[in-house]
Amino acid sequence: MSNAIEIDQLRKHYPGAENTALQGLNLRFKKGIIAGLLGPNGAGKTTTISILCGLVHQDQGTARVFGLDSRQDIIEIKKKIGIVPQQIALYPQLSAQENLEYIGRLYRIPLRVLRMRIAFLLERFGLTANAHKRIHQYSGGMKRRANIIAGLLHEPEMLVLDEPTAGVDVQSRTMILDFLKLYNEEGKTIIYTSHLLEEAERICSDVAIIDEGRLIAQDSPGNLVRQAEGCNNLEEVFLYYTGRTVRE
Ligand SMILES: Nc1ncnc2c1ncn2[C@@H]1O[C@H](COP(=O)(O)OP(=O)(O)OP(=O)(O)O)[C@@H](O)[C@H]1O
Repeated sequence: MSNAIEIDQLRKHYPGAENTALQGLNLRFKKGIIAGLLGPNGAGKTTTISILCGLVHQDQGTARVFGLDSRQDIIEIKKKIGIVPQQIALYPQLSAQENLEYIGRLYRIPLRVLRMRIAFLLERFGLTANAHKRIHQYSGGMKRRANIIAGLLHEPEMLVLDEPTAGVDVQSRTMILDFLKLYNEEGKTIIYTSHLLEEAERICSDVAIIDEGRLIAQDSPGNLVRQAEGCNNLEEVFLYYTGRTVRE
């Protein structure tokens, strides 16, 4: 099976920042899997995702998505991946329908096709009845679900999600995770970050733990638990590798 993501010796230091965000990160994720990119606060997860989708440029090293270079082939990459950022990337004063039509047109999706996709996804994420409500009137869970739809409109081969279940209730979380599993069963690759390790353990077939901008461990959750001495679950593995010191 070929790789969806290939990252080699990635380095990034934000101008004026105290710490170096990425210090020679090496990482591979295979096509067609649900992969977890895990790490404590400030480990470099968002920076990694931002480089993969061309929002941030690395100082050194290479990042490839389906063999395409994140610096040279970003237009091609953007057609193949859907990004769901940590922050809600929707206009609060517009309705979900208006936001999604606007975003879909940026992808040049024909309006008739776009409206069908929006209707399908709103239904899938339980938002049909609130399609014409403004986003600022949405609950946290509804905003997260609408934010995910925005990343799916162009039917990407890979979905990259930065903490898609942060701060949502169990019902929204279950709906989101069920969708990710279904999308993956259609052959799509899912890469996601989360601080909820029990959740990652449940849905990921491959987990990479990063800390201080480097890869610390990577394997299936089951193998990681077996290999780390005295650990019974992914949370214990995470503490085993990253320690108990609280991060700034
Ligand atoms: N725009 C920026 N300017 C300066 N420093 C930054 C910027 N973005 C991130 N950093 C720093 O880079 C490092 C990595 O941050 P990053 O957001 O990638 O980590 P993360 O693993 O996503 O963390 P979290 O779990 O808190 O979201 C941190 O030390 C952070 O303070």
